[in-house]
Amino acid sequence: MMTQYLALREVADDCLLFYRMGDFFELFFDDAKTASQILDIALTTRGEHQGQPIPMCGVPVHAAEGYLARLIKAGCRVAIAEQTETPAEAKKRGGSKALVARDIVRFVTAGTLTEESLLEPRRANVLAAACEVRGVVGIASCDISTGRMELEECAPDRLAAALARLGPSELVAPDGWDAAPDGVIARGTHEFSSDGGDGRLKLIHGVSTLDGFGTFSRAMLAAAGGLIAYLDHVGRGNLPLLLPPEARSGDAALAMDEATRASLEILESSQGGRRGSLIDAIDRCVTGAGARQLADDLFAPLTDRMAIAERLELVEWLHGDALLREDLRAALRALPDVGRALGRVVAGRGSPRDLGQLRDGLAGARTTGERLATMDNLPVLLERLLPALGGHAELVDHFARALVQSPPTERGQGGYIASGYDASLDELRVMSGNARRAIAALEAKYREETGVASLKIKHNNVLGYFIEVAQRHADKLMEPDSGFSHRQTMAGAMRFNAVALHEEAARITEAGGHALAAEEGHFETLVAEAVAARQTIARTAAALARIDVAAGQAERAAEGGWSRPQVVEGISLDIEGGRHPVVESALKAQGERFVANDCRLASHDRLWLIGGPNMGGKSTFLRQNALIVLLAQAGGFVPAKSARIGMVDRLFSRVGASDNLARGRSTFMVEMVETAAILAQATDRSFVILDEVGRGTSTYDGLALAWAVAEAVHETNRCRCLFATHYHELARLAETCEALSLHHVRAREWKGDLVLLHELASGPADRSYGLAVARLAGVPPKVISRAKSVLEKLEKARAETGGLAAGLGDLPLFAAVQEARQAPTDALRDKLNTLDVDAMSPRDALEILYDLKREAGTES
Ligand SMILES: Nc1ncnc2c1ncn2[C@@H]1O[C@H](COP(=O)(O)OP(=O)(O)OP(=O)(O)O)[C@@H](O)[C@H]1O
Repeated sequence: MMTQYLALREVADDCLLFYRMGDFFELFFDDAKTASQILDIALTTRGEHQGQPIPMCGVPVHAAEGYLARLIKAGCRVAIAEQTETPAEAKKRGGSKALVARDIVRFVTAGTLTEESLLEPRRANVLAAACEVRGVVGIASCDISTGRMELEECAPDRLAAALARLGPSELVAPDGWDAAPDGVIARGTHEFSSDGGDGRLKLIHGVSTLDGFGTFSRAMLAAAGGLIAYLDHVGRGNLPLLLPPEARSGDAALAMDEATRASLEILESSQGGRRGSLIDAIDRCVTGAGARQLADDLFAPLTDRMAIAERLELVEWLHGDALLREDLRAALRALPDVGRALGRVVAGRGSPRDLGQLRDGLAGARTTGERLATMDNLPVLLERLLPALGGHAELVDHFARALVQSPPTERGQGGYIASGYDASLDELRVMSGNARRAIAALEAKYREETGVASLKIKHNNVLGYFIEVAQRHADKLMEPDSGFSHRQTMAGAMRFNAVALHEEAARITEAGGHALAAEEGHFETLVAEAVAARQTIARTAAALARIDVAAGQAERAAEGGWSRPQVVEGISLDIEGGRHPVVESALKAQGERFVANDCRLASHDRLWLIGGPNMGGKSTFLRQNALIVLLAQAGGFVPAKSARIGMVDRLFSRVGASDNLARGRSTFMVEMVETAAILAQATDRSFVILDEVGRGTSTYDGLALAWAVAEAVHETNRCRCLFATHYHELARLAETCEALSLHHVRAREWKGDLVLLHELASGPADRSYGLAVARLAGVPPKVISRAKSVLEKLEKARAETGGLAAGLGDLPLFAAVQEARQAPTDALRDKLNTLDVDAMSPRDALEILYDLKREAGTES
């Protein structure tokens, strides 16, 4: 057995090996140690290997899914080795001592799950592959639980942002690729070939060219090759559902890097988890597929005005008709997750229940589509989606006839094919039913014959059917001509067989076996039918999800009094009465009111510098405007009275000195790396929010950096920007930067207490109220009064010297400095650069040095 185990262990590579032994999956050696620790199960030993006891632990097969889920969550991958023959077959093959053959039938990995219990219903599960071909990075991604596949390419420095959008559970990349992100699964370089990828895709989709699906570059195809090869490997040659690939162009989506996504807390809050995130505050989808689509939309808002307008039109249509919306959502809520059921069926892991879900989901989709089609003034997007909701009449009808109302998840016991569907199956069932009735009749007959009223016919897995009487009544049955044969003596009872009983029992087993085989045959046919229709079924699932998203957005908008934004060309940003959806919900839960604020940026006033006290609402204001842009371009209503948004190409959000210690960078370093990225990438169509940049270092350094960054954003990037800061000194930038204006969040001190109004007003902040906030926070009065006297001294010194920014009065303009830096004429430098020092004799060198010195003299 050890030889077989070790051979499989070799194939399992770096995965934990689940080795099937009867009703258990056993783990040995280090696997056992790792798994027992993660799963908190007993670690024992079994036998010896090289003189040492072998560590072992095991999980029961019937409960394996739960254990797998925990292992996957803990970052493990698992290889499942099943018995590929029965013990009887093994005996027939190799005698009584033959070992049952086993093989790895599947790898269970985070990115390749399809089981309902292992997946989160409201979240897509993405597997991605990336590789580089001649300086271009190709990325292939898929969600095998629904079959969606996308190919894209980007410059190497945009890989991190692209992956941040996808958020893959697993990423595969060629072995030895220097630029591969951390934590990738390395695979053979030969798997990432564009020809290979092209060939595999054509084969999977049965086409001779991929042109019908889109245009795919070499890098995209190479990544697709790597992705498919990995799927092949983990499924042991059994490929999951893959729909035709879609090409995603980098410009089609509003670009956001990882730091921006994290800081805007789009899908996860900064504490981790969905609670407190944007999606948590706005998701009103009633289906898992809808919630997954919404997450996708929020992670990749659009930059195509027509497409945004189409989504908005549908939301508005549903917003305007509350009754229709309610009906529609009730209908959608009742539907099963068609996409994921299809994923399991195509992956060969489908159950009768999944087929039932396809039947019910597709039938529901058709009814919903028919209902919507009768309405007037259908939005364009809905008109386009409606045909996808129907078109499965034949399949639904067939499945409805073939399957019982609620098919089971297990098919071992049968009973999922409806009666009336197959006459011969019905007959088999009647036969086994008759035999069961015959057995009941036999019991009555035997009671009468023996006069033992308590005689019973029972069944167990070892004996099959048998007759049981109490010990004291057994004598009659033990008589030689009684017609009963003794089988077993129990404490207080005896068990017997009889010829007639044996015959009826054989009839039940035979009919039952044939019935099971017949059901199995029908199951295969139904699965094949669903697999053949996979593309249209997936389209139905996608259409349902899109409608659910729109209805959910409309519902959220109605709940919160949100409005339809206008997304226009140009670089204005005009938000009236904007609110932060997450903060507003949190305040509402405490019975408090959120104060709405306006934001009006335009080409002549594109950089707002925002000051004011701590806790005054600066960060909230910054983020709410970024979120409103994001929501609008994702095609949803926004929490504002009105919003007119000049389309944003890139969105950046930075918070000063946020912690990212996991990456081994200091907080200030992170802040600067992120700021550098903005300065390098923001265009005049971008929108940037900078929250207290520079606060992570000393006052002078911080002020200097904040000053220079604000100037660069104003002069070079020329993007729309909200810049929150505590440095009053920055206000002086308004004197030189014509498109920069000053704003502050209002506060008042009333009877010694600080009152934060959370209201934005124009003009510089008068003071920072830091001590008042500290008092609010409960800093002891003694410390506050000490701080007060220190502050008085500092302020006096500032008044005398002109303060931190005293020397900045004669600072040349940023633009002027830039020009001076670029001054090209430096003859001496040019000359020095042309010298080949190695080829010079000492004498020549001296000569040239004299020349240079002379020249320098004339220049000065
Ligand atoms: N517009 C608003 N209406 C009502 N309450 C608000 C508003 N904005 C912010 N708040 C409340 O004030 C708290 C602090 O807001 P925020 O973090 O935005 O302040 P800040 O000015 O950025 O503070 P700091 O300078 O300390 O970072 C929020 O958690 C929220 O409870």
